[in-house]
Amino acid sequence: MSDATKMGTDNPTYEDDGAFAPPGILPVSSSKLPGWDRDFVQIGMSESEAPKKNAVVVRSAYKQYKTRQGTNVVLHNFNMTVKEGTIYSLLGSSGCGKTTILSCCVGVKALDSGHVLINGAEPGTRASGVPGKHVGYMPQDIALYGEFSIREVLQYYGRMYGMSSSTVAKNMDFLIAFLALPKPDRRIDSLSGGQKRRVSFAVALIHSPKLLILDEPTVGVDPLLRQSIWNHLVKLVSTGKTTVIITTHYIEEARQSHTIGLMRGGRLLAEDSPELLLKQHNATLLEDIVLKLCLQDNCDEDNESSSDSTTTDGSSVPTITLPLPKKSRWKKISEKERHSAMNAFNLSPEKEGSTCSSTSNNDGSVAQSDVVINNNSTEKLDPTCPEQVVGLAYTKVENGAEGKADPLQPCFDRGYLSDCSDSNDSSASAAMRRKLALEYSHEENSMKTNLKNSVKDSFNRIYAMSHKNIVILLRNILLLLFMVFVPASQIVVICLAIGQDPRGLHFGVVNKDIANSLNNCVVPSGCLTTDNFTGSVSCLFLDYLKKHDILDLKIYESEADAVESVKQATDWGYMVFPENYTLHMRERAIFGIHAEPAVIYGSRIKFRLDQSNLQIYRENAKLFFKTFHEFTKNVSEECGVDPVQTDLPLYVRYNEPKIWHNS
Ligand SMILES: Nc1ncnc2c1ncn2[C@@H]1O[C@H](COP(=O)(O)OP(=O)(O)OP(=O)(O)O)[C@@H](O)[C@H]1O
Repeated sequence: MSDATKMGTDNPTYEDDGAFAPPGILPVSSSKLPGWDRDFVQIGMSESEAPKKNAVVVRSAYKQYKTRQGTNVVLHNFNMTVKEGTIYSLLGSSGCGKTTILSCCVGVKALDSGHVLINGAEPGTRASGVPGKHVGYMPQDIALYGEFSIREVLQYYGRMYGMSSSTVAKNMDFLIAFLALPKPDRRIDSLSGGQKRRVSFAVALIHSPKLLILDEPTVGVDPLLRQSIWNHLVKLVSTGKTTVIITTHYIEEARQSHTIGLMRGGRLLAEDSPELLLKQHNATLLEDIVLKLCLQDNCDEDNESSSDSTTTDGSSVPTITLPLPKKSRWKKISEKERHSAMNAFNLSPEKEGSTCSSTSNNDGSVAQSDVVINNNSTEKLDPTCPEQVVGLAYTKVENGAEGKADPLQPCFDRGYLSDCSDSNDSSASAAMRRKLALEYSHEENSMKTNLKNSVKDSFNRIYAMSHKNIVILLRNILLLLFMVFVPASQIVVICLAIGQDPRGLHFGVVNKDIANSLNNCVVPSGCLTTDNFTGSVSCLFLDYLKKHDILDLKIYESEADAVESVKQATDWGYMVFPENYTLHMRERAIFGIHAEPAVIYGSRIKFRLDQSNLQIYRENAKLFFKTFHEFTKNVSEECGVDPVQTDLPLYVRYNEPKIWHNS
């Protein structure tokens, strides 16, 4: 054993002999622990050692799922109290809501109404430590990365919780041996269902959390391993620092827990230590008690009695604020079935009758009966015991003294009890609540420390997740190619399609200025006002257009032919030079504003553009204005005239620096 472990470190480690060593605690060899099926581990603590804080408190929990078939009420006025440093076994038939309440405790699901408090605060708040490294959750469904090996999964979660590599390695070695896992290099997706569940269990344990929430960890596990798992859990909680909530279908193994919560139809039927339950029901097997309480519950249903349940202090907890639905989903067994079950478990009809003695009082509370199995109401309340704070609050409502509101509601609503002060409560209750708040608030840190921890946690998570994503990507070459090449090809396609000017657009030309314009088009040069000017101005304009390399010009003999080719989607439009265009252009250049109207009309080029594609329509319109501008500018300069005089009375700055919106 290392010195560090003996002295206690921040990160507890598992020792080679299978013992667990929380900070400052010397580990005990697991081989020294008796097996649960031969000699149940004695986990009872003396009163002086008993933990004072509630690690988890659930009150008046209500949850329903909406399905196509209707509404399924899963939790129904559910109450649960889990003390710190204990094992709490949640028992109940399949579908009674165990997983749902555990999901609410870890913040994966939210209650429709009621309260869950972890370490005195609602899940999701920093004070509760959930989610985070203080909680280890083993869900019922496997949620592991199939591409990872066992080692990588454990390392991933270790990084997530900010553990050092050496601590992860040490704990991993222990867990692999302890849970009889396959070789650490085996990939998760090559493991059997049971092996995956054990890896999931190891994940929940790797960081030695203060709160372990395990949803059926022993399903499909070899009896010997099941025994060691329980021994290990017992050892973990024996330090008083770790709390375990566990669900199981193997009722008898729950004997090793400190508290058993028996669920049925979304409610808690009983909550007490196994020893007390066995004693009070005069039973030797927990199975008998489960059956008895279920039968009792059916009787209660028959009698349409109150839907109240019990808290740890044994007092009944009446429905307080919730508009609770009827228990319509509970299956009723026939009289015959009931009697044969009674006989099978050696329960006399008299006893059976007595289980039905629970009755409702007028105020809605439950009268005392044997279903209320742990009635401590005569005990004097201890102001230092937070367990009883809750009990007092509920007792007060039960007595009908202060109406039907939950006295703890204002405190819970703020998410953290230490914020609470309620002047309406009795002074005893308020004092005890303050005491409770104080007990939790000792873990509060300064803002600076909180910020530092938060940054550190975030960094750990980002690092772990980045590492995970890289590994997953490298293991999935197809995914990698897809992730790299799809965006790259998208960008290329977008640039090709949108990012460039269109090229080679077919465009018709009807040039009435010259006969046989295709062959006779001579591009003139020189000033068009001089006598020695030869050639056609229309050819000059077409020459400017061709320079832009956008249009692929095609000569038509008539306008009708050009129109037809646009309609046939062969061309994107056409232009028409009127007859004597060159002559009219020259006269217009010579006479300027004094030119005859016929000259002005005769010097206009007609454009008709296809409008099926607005983008191309706009590009072409822009091209013509731009070309005409260049054309007039150059022609004017040839003649020694200021281009402004011949230009359109528009000042469009195509070639100058662009201007943008500020925002
Ligand atoms: N997301 C959901 N939508 C609708 N119904 C759900 C959903 N999740 C659970 N349920 C239903 O809620 C009820 C309680 O489910 P839950 O998983 O909490 O039961 P359980 O006690 O954990 O059962 P088991 O022991 O079989 O795991 C079941 O009837 C289930 O069908």
